[in-house]
Amino acid sequence: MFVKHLIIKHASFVNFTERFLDSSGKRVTPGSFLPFGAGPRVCVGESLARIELFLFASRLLQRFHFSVPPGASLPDLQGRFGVVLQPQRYSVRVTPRH
Ligand code: HEM
Repeated sequence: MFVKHLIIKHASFVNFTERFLDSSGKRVTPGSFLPFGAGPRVCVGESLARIELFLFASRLLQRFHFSVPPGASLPDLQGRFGVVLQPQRYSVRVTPRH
């Protein structure tokens, strides 16, 4: 119960469409964004993980084109609350780039 309250309290100021930009377009990191934890037990692999994620994502974007399938709608940007914030179900068409 407390965890759910905490998540919703923190999520209430997160704008899911521009979550890392303030109203003037300046980059900000919400205090609730802690994918690697915080404090003395913070993830020791954070630097490696960030490099891997950058390489993984950039490789996908280099090799494939991502689009909305015909007849499908854009993904709903409202997250689903749980142990972690999850995206709603959505469809994406992935085609190789030439
Ligand atoms: C996207 C990738 C990753 C995510 C989201 C992630 C996230 C986390 C989180 C949330 C914790 C707990 C922090 C806490 O208790 O406050 C953690 C701990 C830890 N992570 Fe990661 N991690 C990732 C990748 C890695 C990698 C690549 C390594 C090692 C090469 C690693 C090694 C560790 C270790 C050893 C701990 C325990 C630290 C401790 O308790 O002192 N993680 N990680």
